[in-house]
Amino acid sequence: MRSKLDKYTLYYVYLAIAIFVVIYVSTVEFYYSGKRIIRALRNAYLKAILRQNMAYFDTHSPGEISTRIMSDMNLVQEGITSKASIALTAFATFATAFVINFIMYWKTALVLSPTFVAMVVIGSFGGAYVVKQHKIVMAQSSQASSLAEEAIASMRLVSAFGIQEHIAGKYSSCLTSARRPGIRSQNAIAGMIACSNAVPSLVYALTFWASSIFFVRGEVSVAALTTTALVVVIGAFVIVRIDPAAQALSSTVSSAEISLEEIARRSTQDPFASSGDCSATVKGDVEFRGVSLIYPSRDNRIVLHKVSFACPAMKITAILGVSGSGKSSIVALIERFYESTAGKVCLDRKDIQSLNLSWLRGQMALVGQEPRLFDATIFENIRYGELSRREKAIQESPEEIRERVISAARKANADDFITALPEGYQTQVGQKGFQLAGGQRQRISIARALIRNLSILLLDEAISALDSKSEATVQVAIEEAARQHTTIIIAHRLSTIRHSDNIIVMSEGRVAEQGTHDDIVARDGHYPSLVRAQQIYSGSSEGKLASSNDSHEGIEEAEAHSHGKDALVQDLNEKQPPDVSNFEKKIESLGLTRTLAFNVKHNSKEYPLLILGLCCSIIAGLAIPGQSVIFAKVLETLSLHSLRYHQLRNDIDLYAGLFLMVAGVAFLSWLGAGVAFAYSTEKLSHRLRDRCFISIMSQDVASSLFKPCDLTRLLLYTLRTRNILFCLTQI
Ligand SMILES: Nc1ncnc2c1ncn2[C@@H]1O[C@H](COP(=O)(O)OP(=O)(O)OP(=O)(O)O)[C@@H](O)[C@H]1O
Repeated sequence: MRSKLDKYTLYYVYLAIAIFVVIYVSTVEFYYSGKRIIRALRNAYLKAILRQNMAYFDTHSPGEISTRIMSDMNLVQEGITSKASIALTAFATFATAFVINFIMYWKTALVLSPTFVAMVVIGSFGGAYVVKQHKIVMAQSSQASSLAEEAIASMRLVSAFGIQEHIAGKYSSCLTSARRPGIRSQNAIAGMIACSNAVPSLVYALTFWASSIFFVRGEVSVAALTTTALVVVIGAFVIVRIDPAAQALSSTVSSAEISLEEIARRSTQDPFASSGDCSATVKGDVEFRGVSLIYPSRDNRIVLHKVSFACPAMKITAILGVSGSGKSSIVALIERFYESTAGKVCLDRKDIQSLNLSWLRGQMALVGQEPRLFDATIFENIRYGELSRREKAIQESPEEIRERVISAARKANADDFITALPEGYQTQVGQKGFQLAGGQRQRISIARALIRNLSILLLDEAISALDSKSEATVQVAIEEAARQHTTIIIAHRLSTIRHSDNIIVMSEGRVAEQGTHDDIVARDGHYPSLVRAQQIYSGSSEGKLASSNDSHEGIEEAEAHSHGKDALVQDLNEKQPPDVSNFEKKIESLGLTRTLAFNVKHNSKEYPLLILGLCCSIIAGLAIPGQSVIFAKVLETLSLHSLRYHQLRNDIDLYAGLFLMVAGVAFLSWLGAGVAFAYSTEKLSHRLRDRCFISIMSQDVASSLFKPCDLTRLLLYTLRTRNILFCLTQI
């Protein structure tokens, strides 16, 4: 007996080693493959998004794209790293249990089969329900996150309009809509956990009751009987894990499918495509030949009607017209952001459709209506203008690069204000450049355009935010640049327009007039009325500048305004931004006890529920040792002599009844703990996110020095409280 026991003990050791090795290998493999696949998927997805045409971005919000990159890809990663291995392991366990059960004794296996069926049904329906509710929670939460992200990114606007309360209310109502399905899914999970914890006792009751009958008849041994009981318990237990894992895997597949569809989506304007002509040296003649445009996102409206005009090379062409007349649409067509629905846009008499897109865009620089800067230094922002072409081609010394950046800044009249900043060209401009004044942002974006070795300069109301003095200087820079480039400028200011060689007046998507300033003034059409409106709109300083350039009154007024802005920026720069990293450290260093105390404090309204949950947890914990005691008693009874089989049957019936009772208690206590904790967890999570958001909304404007992503991360921190309480349930 000793030697046999030794042998089997050794088998256990071998088994333990084998289990350790295979689980280690499978976890590591799945983990690394998951990470690698997700990295590749994220890269491919971002690249696919970057190659889409503008029409795509008209119908897909940035929030949607970032949610896909973050949440959906996380789901895919989780599916690959953990759910796939869980589902496979659980399926293998279940199949083995089923086979062993039939090998041991088929009659007992048949009696126990309904347990498997019941668990499969509970697992599949419960799992499907959980996934369904979870999807609703995800949709509502991502709506709340987009709202939070948008509000935090536009803190100045929110503060200026005083709509913090309104936004906080909207955020809270999104969270409330997410709470109900959240509680429903947690309750369903609690039900499934309760079932899986009641199953072992139920199976023991059924196995021992049925097997004792076959045992008394001498059809089955004690060993086969206990093996069957243990195997069925293990098999029934894992079924509950297969279904949620399989459901998660199917969500993984569907998330991956959506991402793969986007990756496979071919763009008509793919900047990464190598097709198209790109050999020509560019002179810079731009011509519109009967061009019409309908935006894909609003296909019931013709924005441009058979527009024809020419912008001669090395000359300044000004486009003007009332708002909505189609000026920016013309620029969008030259950049090939959209495709014309009829007619041709030509560069040096070649249809731009036949040219390589990235090369074509490389010939131009665009300064848009809203000067957008990247969250980097001024130096890096100006350098972005030439990165697409130079980085690949030429290796230059830092001094050469620096000289070019400074020269571009000088051309855009930006060098003076940059060097006056404490950190000069190394000044961080903040999110979207908000740490600079509007005019300063515009000058930097002009410098970013001028640093390019370009043929066509597109200015879409690019100098509208400049004060009169800066505008006059930038105007000189543009005129100089125009000698080397074709310049197309959309402007409202007369002072900008009157220096142009060619003027195109747009009206309701059509070219109303074109010619030089003097030509079209003489025609007495749209232009003079626009000029008059312009003079009224611009006020005295602009009018004076237009008629006599040496008036200083308006310039001084504008300068004072500009200095005021600069002083504010200086002020903001001097204020040390709140140290987010410290704040994060503070959160991290709260420690388990203080975090728990914090959670308990914020959960005070749910004390009765929490106490109920705790009591249920303790009772649930007692069930397992109770089960073991009865199990030992059963084994003792099974060793009774054949003469006392009558007593054996009676005792086994009693123990089967006790097992049934334990199953009932386990089910109720696990359910009670799960539901109580689910409810209070959701409440706590909602309350914390709400409070965190309100406190962010009530910060002063200087808080916008926090990066929005840091603030949204703070909101995510509050989500972790959910996990803490979930862990509590497990403890
Ligand atoms: N991406 C778009 N999708 C759908 N319609 C658009 C889009 N962009 C512009 N439009 C519409 O096209 C028309 C012309 O717009 P566009 O921006 O070219 O006018 P604009 O003359 O430049 O105006 P503003 O001077 O105010 O900038 C407008 O009616 C506008 O609503």
